[in-house]
Amino acid sequence: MIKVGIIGATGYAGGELVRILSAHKDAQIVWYGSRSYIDQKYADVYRNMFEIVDAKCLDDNMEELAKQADVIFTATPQGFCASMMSEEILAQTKIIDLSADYRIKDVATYEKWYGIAHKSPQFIKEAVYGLCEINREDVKGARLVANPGCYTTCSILTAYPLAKEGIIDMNTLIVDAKSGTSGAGRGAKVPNLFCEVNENMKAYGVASHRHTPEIEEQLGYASGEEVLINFTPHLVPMNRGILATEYATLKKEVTYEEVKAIYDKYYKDEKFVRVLPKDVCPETKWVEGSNYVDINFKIDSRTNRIIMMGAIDNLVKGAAGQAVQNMNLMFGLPETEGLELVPMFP
Ligand SMILES: NC(=O)C1=CN([C@@H]2O[C@H](COP(=O)(O)OP(=O)(O)OC[C@H]3O[C@@H](n4cnc5c(N)ncnc54)[C@H](OP(=O)(O)O)[C@@H]3O)[C@@H](O)[C@H]2O)C=CC1
Ligand SMILES: CC(=O)N[C@@H](CCC(=O)OP(=O)(O)O)C(=O)O
Repeated sequence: MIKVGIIGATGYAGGELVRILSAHKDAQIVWYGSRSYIDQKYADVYRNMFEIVDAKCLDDNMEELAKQADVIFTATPQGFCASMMSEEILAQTKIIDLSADYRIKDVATYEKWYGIAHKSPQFIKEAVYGLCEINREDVKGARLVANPGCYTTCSILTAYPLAKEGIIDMNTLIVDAKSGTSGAGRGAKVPNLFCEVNENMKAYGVASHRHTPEIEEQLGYASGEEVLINFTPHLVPMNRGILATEYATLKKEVTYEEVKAIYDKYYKDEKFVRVLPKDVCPETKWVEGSNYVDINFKIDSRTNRIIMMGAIDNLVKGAAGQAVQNMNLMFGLPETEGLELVPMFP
């Protein structure tokens, strides 16, 4: 049995980790880490866990937790994991960080986009970017995994095969993405109040959202060139889900069958990536509660552009599900263990 500690177990991503890991047959949660609910029963924080989790919340003492757990998930704000990290911790346990602290290889880029100083840049190089479908082999041997962002998981996986095969002009890529409000976390913030979000839609972080350099870096590795994109996120009045619509100019004339063959080359055997039938557009409802990424595309020969679409559940494939997929790889378990979650509907 793998002993698991979760720091930030009382947040939305941490709560989803608890939900998924509670049904994982090879994992046992030994630490429900919190800042605000120390010594309170976890099931009093999340009553969906009544009679499922009996434990009380503990603190965020990562050094102590490292002695007890085989793996620690940090589902905490940006900067926390980096401020705690040490060689001693990594010698005792594995870390899967759900924040952005180790996602971006260039520390100056991280500090510029996140507006904080990185407290342990010495570990950035060894951290593996945990986008399982792309970095599977590296994840298997990792001590420290940087779990990708929610918008980024969706945006990168949707465009990756075409970037890799060089059929789109990467510098024409526009990513227009929408997210449900759970993406903003559980902390009380005025812009996320019911009256602000309900019956409303808005763009935010225009030309400045911190997921931009993460998408650019990963698609840059795929295409082998420097990539600059426009990324515009939107907040929409739903709980979960991300829909990314991506536009790029085609470098040459291609048919539906040729592009479909490219997606199949990369994703045919991927359990969690579903390339939908021709003309079916992904919808967030069809992936809700699951670890699936639904993808499709349409060629617009009139404008010589291709429109790619992807949908995920931000808390599952965009956070906790992908983190558990990474854990499974790191511990040599079947990649799907605990993740055979059938999408819920309606
Ligand atoms: N929500 C999402 O869809 C996604 C989130 N992420 C990332 O996951 C991480 C957590 O996000 P999310 O769950 O949404 O956020 P929440 O605000 O819902 O939860 C934050 C968690 O971190 C704890 N916490 C807050 N401040 C500190 C601190 N200074 N030190 C230690 N612990 C602290 C909180 O504890 P307490 O509540 O007990 O005070 C809570 O458990 C973030 O890095 C986020 O970017 C990544 C992908 C998707
Ligand atoms: C709707 C909403 O506010 N979404 C968050 C998503 C980012 C997130 O959760 O952060 P990481 O994926 O980088 O860890 C945001 O835009 O900041």
